[in-house]
Amino acid sequence: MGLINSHVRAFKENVSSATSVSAKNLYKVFGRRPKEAVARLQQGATRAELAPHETAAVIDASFEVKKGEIFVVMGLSGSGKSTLIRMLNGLLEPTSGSVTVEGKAISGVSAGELRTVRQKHVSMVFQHFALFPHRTVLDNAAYGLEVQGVGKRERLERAGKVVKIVGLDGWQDKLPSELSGGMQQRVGLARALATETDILLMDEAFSALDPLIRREMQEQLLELQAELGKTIIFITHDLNEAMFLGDRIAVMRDGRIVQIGTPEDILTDPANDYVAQFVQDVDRARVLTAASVMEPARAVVPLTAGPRGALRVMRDLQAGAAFVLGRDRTLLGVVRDSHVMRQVKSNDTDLARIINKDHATVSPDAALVDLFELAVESPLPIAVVDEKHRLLGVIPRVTLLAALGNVPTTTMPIPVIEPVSIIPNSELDATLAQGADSSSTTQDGVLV
Ligand SMILES: Nc1ncnc2c1ncn2[C@@H]1O[C@H](COP(=O)(O)OP(=O)(O)OP(=O)(O)O)[C@@H](O)[C@H]1O
Repeated sequence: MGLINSHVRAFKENVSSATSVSAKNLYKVFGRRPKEAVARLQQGATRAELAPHETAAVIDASFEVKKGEIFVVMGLSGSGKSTLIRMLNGLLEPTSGSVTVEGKAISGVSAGELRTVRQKHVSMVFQHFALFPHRTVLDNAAYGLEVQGVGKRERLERAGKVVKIVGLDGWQDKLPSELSGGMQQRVGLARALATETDILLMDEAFSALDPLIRREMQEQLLELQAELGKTIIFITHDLNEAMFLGDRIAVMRDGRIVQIGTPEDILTDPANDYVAQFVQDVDRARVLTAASVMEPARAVVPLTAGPRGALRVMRDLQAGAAFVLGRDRTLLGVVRDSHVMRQVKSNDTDLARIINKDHATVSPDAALVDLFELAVESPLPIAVVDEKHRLLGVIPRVTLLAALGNVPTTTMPIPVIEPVSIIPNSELDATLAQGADSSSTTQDGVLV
């Protein structure tokens, strides 16, 4: 069985250290006296204390989004997500605080300057698209360019390209009414992509789609992102969606950002009870990776230890099998106790002859959801290997199950490697005692 590649986090290499969007101490208060309300909030007033005259939609939000990052803003309805995103593209002026986009301040600037920043850098994708019913897919996709004043020929050419990118090749001349909901959403995405801005703001963009189409769109967005390297700020109230898409997630509650972290941070180390409650029902299997749950491999023998060395390790660990490593910890495969026993008895010293090379291996990035089948099929823990096939760790079945419950695996005793040896100790001892002067019984590198 080969390496399982998880596409999910493959795009991470795209994230650069340069900042694309930055928000500093952002406040947005609706109501009679917004500035005074901000001063009160700064002195510790809560959102509830300002009601009913003022609504503090966003309170003291600060963060930086890196170029090429997918930054998800997640929270329940009314937590302030839409207000926040609207301040990021200048649709709403902050009551206090500042926003910069690609290094340019967008608060307190003229309408003209703001329009330029928006046209050059930021596109929005909404939940419901205002697609023009009497225009074709191609014309709808070209609309953003039309607004920018791009000539007809160029805009149709650029729109044609993105229509293909979003998977609507062959549908250019159809009307929106001839398209399914998912396809209409793709037209909206094409419209945003056609403008070739670096930043996409997506507000509940997939929330109206049915679950299967929604997942398809999420996957496509990741692929697009990997290909085009856009910076994406994605709003959702769905934690699974946030976890699937986000490089980092900002969790909002009652106008405040209560935690910013990677999906794994949020899942394994929620900042408070609110976040913990949110993550309780998340599909952990899609978020956690092999690297985050693997354990040190115990039943490990270097090839040079030979059959006797292997048998010794298996006896000491009561293991029915062991991983065999070549130079630089390269995983060569697995040996079973009965085969090793036979070799020792027949004085065959070449362990390589009985190595089974078909053992399941995965990359450290593999999502746990991809490991179930392997875990069921494999009698041994799954081996986690790097790109040079070096053994990094193992995932026993119990660990996999524990990781999916809320059980901290680290406080559990390390499970005995499976399968447990069924050869009686006395027989192992007797076999090892025969010709015990053999030099191949080294235990170097046996335990890691
Ligand atoms: N123009 C406005 N005038 C007054 N109050 C507003 C305005 N816009 C938003 N609010 C209030 O600000 C708070 C945050 O709203 P916002 O729409 O940003 O939340 P949200 O997290 O995006 O919720 P949803 O997912 O329901 O859109 C809510 O209490 C909302 O009623």
